[in-house]
Amino acid sequence: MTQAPLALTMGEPAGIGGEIAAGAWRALHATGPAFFLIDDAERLRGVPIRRIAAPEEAAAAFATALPVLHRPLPRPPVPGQPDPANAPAVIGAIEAAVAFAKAGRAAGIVTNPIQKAALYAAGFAHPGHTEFLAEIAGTGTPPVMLLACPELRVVPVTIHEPLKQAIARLTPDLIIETARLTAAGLRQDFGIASPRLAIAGLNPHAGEDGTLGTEDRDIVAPAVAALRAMGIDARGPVPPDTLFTAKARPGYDVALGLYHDQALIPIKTLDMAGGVNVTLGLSVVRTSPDHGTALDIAGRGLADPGSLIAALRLAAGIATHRSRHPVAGAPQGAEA
Ligand SMILES: NC(=O)C1=CN([C@@H]2O[C@H](COP(=O)(O)OP(=O)(O)OC[C@H]3O[C@@H](n4cnc5c(N)ncnc54)[C@H](O)[C@@H]3O)[C@@H](O)[C@H]2O)C=CC1
Ligand SMILES: NCC(=O)COP(=O)(O)O
Repeated sequence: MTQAPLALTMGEPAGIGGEIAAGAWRALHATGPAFFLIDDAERLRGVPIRRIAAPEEAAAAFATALPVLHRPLPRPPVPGQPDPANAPAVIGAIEAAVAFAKAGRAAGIVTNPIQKAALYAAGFAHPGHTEFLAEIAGTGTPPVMLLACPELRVVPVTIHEPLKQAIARLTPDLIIETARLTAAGLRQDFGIASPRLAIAGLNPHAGEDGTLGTEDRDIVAPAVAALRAMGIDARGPVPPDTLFTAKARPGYDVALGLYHDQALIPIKTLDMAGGVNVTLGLSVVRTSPDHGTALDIAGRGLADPGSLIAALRLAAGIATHRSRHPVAGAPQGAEA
């Protein structure tokens, strides 16, 4: 069976989404995976564009032009200057992509970065895609954000929240639930039969036996013990300053950081152009580049499409894996 095309959303129109979509098409048009962009066709430059009326037209067009499902923007975007008037179109593109994936008309969705503050200003009530997608394409479990590059996978246990609040919210149950969902996602989407999880400590030296903070002893260690009792190969709390060294990385399949930056700084430092953000536990396949809207370089031809290309390839790979290894009751990848 041929895989359905991937649906790529416009993201923030004042950011680099249009440029990297064009760059990704240039890199992939001869080899695939095929995708179509949900965006205002009038604003796109630098590559041949083919307006399509339905996802089913994308595959035939893809070799010679970037297929675009036209969604007009209310205001012409100005690079570097997000306009909340365009927010409904940005959100609408995400909703449309999800609808296509749920209907099996797209193999998965790949999201260009959104300018979160611009969407909040227009009334968007979700911290980011991850939480929004959990609402419109969830499976009843909390969403898990996983970032992957060839050398490292990371999961932040708490995602988009102030650091003080994230630490206050840490409990053994939260760590256990995130770790279980991560292990299930690695089995289902990455084909890792017995994932090895390393869970970071919170404090310097993972608390130094409770003398440098008690959370590692009282919250992380009991969570790790419970996970091991469930048969999950988890260890920790691992002192966070050495968890990501070249020597340590081959010892686990995924590292769980307890807050956003603990998990994301290492992967973005290691491989900003090759990192991909994946949401685990949705009813549809979803990936995105690891970076943001890059307003500082938008419209200047400087944006590197590498992470988007990796996101498109990984989404296609996960969709294929899901269709070849269906799990009863679990979300599937779409084939046409
Ligand atoms: N998945 C998503 O929708 C994401 C959205 N964001 C949003 O993006 C906005 C800006 O976030 P920042 O923290 O400034 O991060 P950013 O990733 O947009 O930019 C950080 C730095 O990296 C550079 N950069 C990013 N992507 C690049 C690329 N493809 N090629 C060359 N250089 C690149 C930028 O020019 C900038 O100097 C925020 O509103 C944030 O919430 C951030 C991450 C993911
Ligand atoms: N820092 C990662 C990030 O912001 C990704 O957010 P999301 O929009 O994919 O939820």
